Amino acid sequence: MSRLEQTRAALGAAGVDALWISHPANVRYISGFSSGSDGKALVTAGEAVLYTDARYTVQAAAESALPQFIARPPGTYEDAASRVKGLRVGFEAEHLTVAGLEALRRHWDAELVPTRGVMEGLRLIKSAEEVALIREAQAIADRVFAEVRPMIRAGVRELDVALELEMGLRRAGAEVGFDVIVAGGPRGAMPHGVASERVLEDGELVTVDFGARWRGYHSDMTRTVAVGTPSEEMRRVYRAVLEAEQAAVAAVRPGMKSGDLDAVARGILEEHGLGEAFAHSLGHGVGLDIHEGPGLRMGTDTPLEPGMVITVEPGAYLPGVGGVRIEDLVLVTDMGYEVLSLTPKESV
Ligand SMILES: CSCC[C@H](N)C(=O)N1CCC[C@H]1C(=O)O
Repeated sequence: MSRLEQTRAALGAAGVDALWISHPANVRYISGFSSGSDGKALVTAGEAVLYTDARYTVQAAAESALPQFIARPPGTYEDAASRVKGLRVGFEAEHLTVAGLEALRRHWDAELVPTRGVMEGLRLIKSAEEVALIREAQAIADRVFAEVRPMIRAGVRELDVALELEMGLRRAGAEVGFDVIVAGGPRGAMPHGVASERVLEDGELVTVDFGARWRGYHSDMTRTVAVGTPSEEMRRVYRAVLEAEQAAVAAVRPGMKSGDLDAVARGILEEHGLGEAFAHSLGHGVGLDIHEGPGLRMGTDTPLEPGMVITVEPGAYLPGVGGVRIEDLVLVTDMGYEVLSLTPKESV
């Protein structure tokens, strides 16, 4: 089934006749238009249209699989009004702004129905083409990390490490997938410790978490590396996180509940007295968004399925002391899993 056919089937399941798509990744998914943040899409039983403005006339014509209507609001809403008259139209409750909803209400003679996760549900399982793009994004990130690894040493600012990673990604033709995390010493206790002006010191662990975006698709990987010889306490934490990460990766298989995978890593960290220090969920899906389904959280029962691309990223964060996170990007396969992130994990 094409993406459009799948979307129409999902509309039926969501109890709506049409869907107004406003989340940029969803607009891109259904249309192929790469400036999804300046576009919207409407899917009804008989029509599907990409709405964007005249800055994108040429680009949209080149990229979009859907016919385009070029206008700015209110022209956009006025055109769509004729297509949705009298219909039950779903909107993306998690993405449409209040102002956006008010505009739809003003312009449309239609029943507006909040929906959640309609397009995201379709995006959970990646096609072979999507997997190839994610694989390439990760291969770029692996190459760039290998180039930059030698400069992660005492006396270098976190920001300069991040800058080198960013330049490496850009040179390779990729985009920077998200703000690069480089968190050394006590800053390692911040799971989202984006690179700062702090200078790395001897005896520290440094958490580096970054990703490429390649033709819209993300990679995501974390390595924690040592600068000199860290304390025995932090080396113990590193080994515990590595054990948890490797066990969770080895447990990936289709049919496993996402919450049970989280439990594998969490159980090991608890045995090491680090349960409280593991302050977030085990991982998430990766694709057109850096964070997408399935969420690998305690208590979630979404079964893993072949074609899902997930992160496995346990961490332990000790305020005032430091932190460790180790993350791989993993494809769920028919037989189990394939690790897409090939950067070696160092012994500490
Ligand atoms: C802002 S993107 C962060 C990417 C990172 N790999 C990541 O997903 N996480 C780091 C801490 C936990 C996890 C998260 O849930 O944000």
